[in-house]
Amino acid sequence: MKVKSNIDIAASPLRVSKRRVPRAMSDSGKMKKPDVKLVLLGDMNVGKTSLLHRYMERKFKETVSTVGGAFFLKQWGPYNISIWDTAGREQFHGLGSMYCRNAAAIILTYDVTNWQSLAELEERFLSLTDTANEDCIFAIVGNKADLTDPKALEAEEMEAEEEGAEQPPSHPASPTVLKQVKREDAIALYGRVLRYKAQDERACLPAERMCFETSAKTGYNVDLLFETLFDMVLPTILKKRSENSSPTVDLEECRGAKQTKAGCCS
Ligand SMILES: Nc1nc2c(ncn2[C@@H]2O[C@H](COP(=O)(O)OP(=O)(O)OP(=O)(O)O)[C@@H](O)[C@H]2O)c(=O)[nH]1
Ligand SMILES: [Mg+2]
Repeated sequence: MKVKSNIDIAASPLRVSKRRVPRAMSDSGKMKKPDVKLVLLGDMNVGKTSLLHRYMERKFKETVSTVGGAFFLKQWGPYNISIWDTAGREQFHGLGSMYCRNAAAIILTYDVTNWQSLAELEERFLSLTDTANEDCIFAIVGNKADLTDPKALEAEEMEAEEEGAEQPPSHPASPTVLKQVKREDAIALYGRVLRYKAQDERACLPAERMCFETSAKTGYNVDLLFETLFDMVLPTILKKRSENSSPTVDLEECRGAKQTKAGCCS
C-alpha cells in the first residue's frame, strides 16, 4: 500500500531531553504523538542531513555539521512518522543509542566515495541500534552517488526539467570521483547486520531491496528510499495501535493461575 500526504512538519534541532517527545500537530491544533520512528545513522559528512533536506524540502542546500540530533515529522496518510537526523561526529557518539530507542527503521548511511565511512557503520554505529525495536528494519544507504554514477547525475536534470527550471544545472559531463564502495560491499554488510541482530536472513527483507545508492544533491533514489521504508513500517504502526486499543489477556498467565488454583484446592 502507498499512501502519501503533503503535510510535513520540520522541527528544529533538539536539545537533548528525555521528556521532549516530538508531537505532530493535528488539524484541530492538538498535538499528536508520532506513530513510529525512523533514524539516520552514519559518519560525519556522509550526507544524512542533506538526504533529509532533499526529501522534506525538495532542495539540496548548504548544511552545517549536526549537533546532537534533530527530527522531522512526516505525515504519511493517516500516520505520523518521525525521522531523526543524528550527528556523525565522534563527540556525539554517546547520544546515538538514545536516538535509536524504539526505532522501527534505521538508515545506516555511508558515502560511496569513502570506504572508511562504510567500515565505521559496523565498527561504531551498529551497536547503537541495540535499543531499537527487536524487529527493526535496516536499510544500508550509499550517498553521493552523483560523484560516481552517471545515472545519479542525470537525475538532477530530470528534476530540474520537471520543476520548469530555466537554467539546467551545471556539472561535469560525467562523474570523475572514484567509487570506493561497491554495492556488493553494502549487500555483504546488510547480511552481517542481520546476523548481529540475530535476525533470520531468509525471513528478512532481501538485501537487494534494502541497499540503496542515493544522491541528496540530485535527488537520485531519495524518495524511493524514504517511501519504501514508510510503507515497510506500516505493519509496526498497525500492530502498535491495535495493542494500545484492545485490552489483551495473557492466556499463559490465565492457564498458570488456573493450575495454581486447582493445585491449591485439590
Ligand atoms: N556531491 C554530493 N555532496 C553531498 C551529497 N550529500 C551531501 N553532500 C555534501 O556533503 C557534506 C556533508 O553533508 P551533510 O548532510 O551535512 O552530512 P552529515 O552526514 O549530516 O554530517 P554530520 O551532521 O556531521 O553527521 C556537505 O558539504 C554536503 O553538501 C550528495 O549526495 N552529493
Ligand atoms: Mg548532519
